[in-house]
Amino acid sequence: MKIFSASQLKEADEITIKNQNITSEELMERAATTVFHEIHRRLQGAAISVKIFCGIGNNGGDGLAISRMLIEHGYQVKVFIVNYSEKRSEDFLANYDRIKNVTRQWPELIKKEEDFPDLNKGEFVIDAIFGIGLNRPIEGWMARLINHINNSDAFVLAVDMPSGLFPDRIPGKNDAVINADFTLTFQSPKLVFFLPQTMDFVGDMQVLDIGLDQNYLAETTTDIQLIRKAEAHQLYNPRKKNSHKGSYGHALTIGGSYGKIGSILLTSTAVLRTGAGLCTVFVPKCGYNVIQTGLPEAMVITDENFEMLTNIKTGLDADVICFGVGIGTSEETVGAFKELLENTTKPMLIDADGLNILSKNNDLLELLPENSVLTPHPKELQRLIGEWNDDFQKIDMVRKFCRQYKLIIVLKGAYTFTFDENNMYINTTGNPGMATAGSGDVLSGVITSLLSQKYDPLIAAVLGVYLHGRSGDIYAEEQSYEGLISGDIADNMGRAYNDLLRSNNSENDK
Ligand SMILES: NC(=O)C1=CN([C@@H]2O[C@H](COP(=O)(O)OP(=O)(O)OC[C@H]3O[C@@H](n4cnc5c(N)ncnc54)[C@H](O)[C@@H]3O)[C@@H](O)[C@H]2O)[C@@H](O)CC1
Ligand SMILES: [K+]
Repeated sequence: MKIFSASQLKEADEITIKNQNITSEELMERAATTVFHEIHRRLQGAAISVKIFCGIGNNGGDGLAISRMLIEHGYQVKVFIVNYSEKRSEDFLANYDRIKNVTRQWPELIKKEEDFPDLNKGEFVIDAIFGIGLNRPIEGWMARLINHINNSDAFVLAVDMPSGLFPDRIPGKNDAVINADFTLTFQSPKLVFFLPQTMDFVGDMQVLDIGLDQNYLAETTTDIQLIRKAEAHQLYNPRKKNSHKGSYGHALTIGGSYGKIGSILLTSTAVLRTGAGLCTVFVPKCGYNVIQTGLPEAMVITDENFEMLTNIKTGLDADVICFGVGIGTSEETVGAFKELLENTTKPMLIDADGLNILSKNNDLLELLPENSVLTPHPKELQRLIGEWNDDFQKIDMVRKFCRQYKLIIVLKGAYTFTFDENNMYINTTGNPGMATAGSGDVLSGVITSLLSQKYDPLIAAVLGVYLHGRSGDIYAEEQSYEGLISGDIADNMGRAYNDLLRSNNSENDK
């Protein structure tokens, strides 16, 4: 699913109005109707108190239209206008008149702190103060109103965006932003819904199709995509009946050190569980019995050193090499890595201490084969590319880095982002149970496996991240977040595939 920018969405609105020969008021009515239906579906006419805060732009216009629809369906609604200016938008004004025709009185105006209504536990608050039009921080009594709403125990639903979030930048630390429990957003999720600095304001999120011009949506390109089941499914290559283990490639996983052999065992298990034909594991001598016992399906070659990697000689021409988990950063290992890079031309996957070695030895970056996949968590990324001020700057810096070294970066997080030179893919699967030791090692194995199966490196990264998260989700649905350990993610990969191939794709399916 494409993630459009605010200016693209505004353009889509304008083109829709022209091509469908409707007024902007009619489009607003359509948008408000989709919100009303979602609320009505959930509340089912419940006799709870609904308080709606409307700004004086088009987000406020939506709020007024939603209020009218709720009132017409018998809900107990109190409408407040957050009257910060007299410059009301045309569509706001049209809906302002229409609601008066229904209620026979004007909504209450809020112009100062004394006008704030009490908000109680169990009440339902709708935030329609600002949407994508916010262009400066919310200040003065309006900021205090936002805090008043946040400090209440009411359930808060945001229309299009939580008020106070900008579509294209991070609010300041002390800026007022609505802390929504739920956000119903029009046509396209906004990028800020997925950034670590802003995602917590959004709560649960649902995208509503308001019927914007199909051609515009299909033809307009975006450099950000959301990866859900529908998108992931399109990336999948079915296995051929007429095939053998060689058809799915030979992956070489190199990693581990004394006390950390488990990491490369997890990675290699994931390689085989994700469908690679063959897996050879290269470990220090101390890992031999561990791997042979823990993963009899793999072949093992050992370093001459007992405790760590010092000299990587395999005599293999593997289809892909995964390097770095559990290796430490000793000088001998750095030397071994350098020699490996000098003799490798196929894209590699580098993770964990492999990344830390790259951060301390920038000259090695130049040796990385084109389209290699790096899988840092935020700390590892920071060591690689330096500090950033906010998430938008981070994105710019990662893109520049990908371009400079022709790499693919998988930035792990609550939403994992995959970058290539031009594009960014936001993953939707995964859960807090996966914040557990070794889940990154498993992800490296999953992506390595797809690389060995000849998936294009970018697709291997995007699909691998999706499947890895889905495996964790399926496990957590049956068990719990807490009980999940990373070996479960590897062992459960088959179910993630099964789920991907099941055909009941719906728009909001993960
Ligand atoms: N035809 C359309 O354009 C549609 C618009 N829709 C709604 O319209 C919203 C966008 O509406 P608007 O562009 O009117 O913008 P908003 O309603 O988000 O904001 C209103 C205006 O407030 C001013 N403003 C910005 N920051 C401020 C601040 N900190 N303090 C005081 N004033 C500030 C700006 O001039 C802005 O245009 C969307 O989020 C969506 O909810 C939907 O009805 C769908 C159709
Ligand atoms: K809002």
